[in-house]
Amino acid sequence: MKPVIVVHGGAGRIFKEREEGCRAGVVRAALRGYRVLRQGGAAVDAVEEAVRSMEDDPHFNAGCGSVLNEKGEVEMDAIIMDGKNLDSGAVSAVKCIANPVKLARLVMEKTKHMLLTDHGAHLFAQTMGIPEVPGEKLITERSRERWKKNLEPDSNPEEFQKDLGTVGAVAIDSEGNVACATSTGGLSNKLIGRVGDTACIGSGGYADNHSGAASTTGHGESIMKVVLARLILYHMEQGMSPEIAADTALDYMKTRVGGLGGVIVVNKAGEWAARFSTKQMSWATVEDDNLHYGIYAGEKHTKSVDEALASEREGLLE
Ligand SMILES: NC(=O)C[C@H](N)C(=O)O
Repeated sequence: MKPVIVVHGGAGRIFKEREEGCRAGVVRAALRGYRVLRQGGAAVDAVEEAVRSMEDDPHFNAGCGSVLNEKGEVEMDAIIMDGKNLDSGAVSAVKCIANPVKLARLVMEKTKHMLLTDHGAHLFAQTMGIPEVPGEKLITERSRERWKKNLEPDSNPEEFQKDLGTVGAVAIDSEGNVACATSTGGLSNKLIGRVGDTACIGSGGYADNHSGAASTTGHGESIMKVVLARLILYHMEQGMSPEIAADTALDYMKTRVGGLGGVIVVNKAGEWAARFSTKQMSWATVEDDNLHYGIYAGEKHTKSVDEALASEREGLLE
């Protein structure tokens, strides 16, 4: 089986000044994940590696760069799932750690549970020896500004929610195992304790070797209503290609509950799709040692992996 990885850096509206950073961030993440696959690594390791790379990148709404809750704090959700045995782990409303996806992986591997939240997740992180990061270190100027603007009496929170930036990855490895991972700071100025789609199995992501894997982004409450990731896999089980399954599910979410979002999908044959109903979604994929990436509908740049690695070293993308 030829390995494939697809990543996203969030669906929504990406402001001009963030475009370049988002393109570079998804490309870097896809290359990192692909390196794991090329060395014979497992899909679940590849998606974790790719998502960690975007959690560490302040351009995205995950890890460092997460949006802030109503109290001005970072509270994050993350999930990881292994399509081989349907094992998954998730965390919700976690604070003061750099890589929620790593903690989600530990929930999957070191506990009998699938989702730990808030204080319990924090205690578990301590037990696992995950270093605590001061909350301030995860806050960027951009997220603080947005939080403040949302508190103004004439603010338009809808407008600000559009610049979303959840991150995610799906992959298939050389043994035909699929996996997904998703990580987010959620929605700006959300209520304390709000758990979004990302932490919920079937909504923020799903992976099953029998059909494929999907990771989602967009309006969390809408995604949860239609259980978007599992819905896409259902459509693939009925014979749809990843692209048609993704479009059908996104269309359903739009018409049924008025929600917009984006998804990345890989099926068990290694066919993939990156689709969105929002204006933009940053995405990148590597297959057959070729990198493809884009942000706008219809935008698709292609490069060989070697060329992409060379431009990354020089800090160039275009
Ligand atoms: N940026 C996003 O994709 C937001 C995320 N789905 C949430 O609602 O928490």
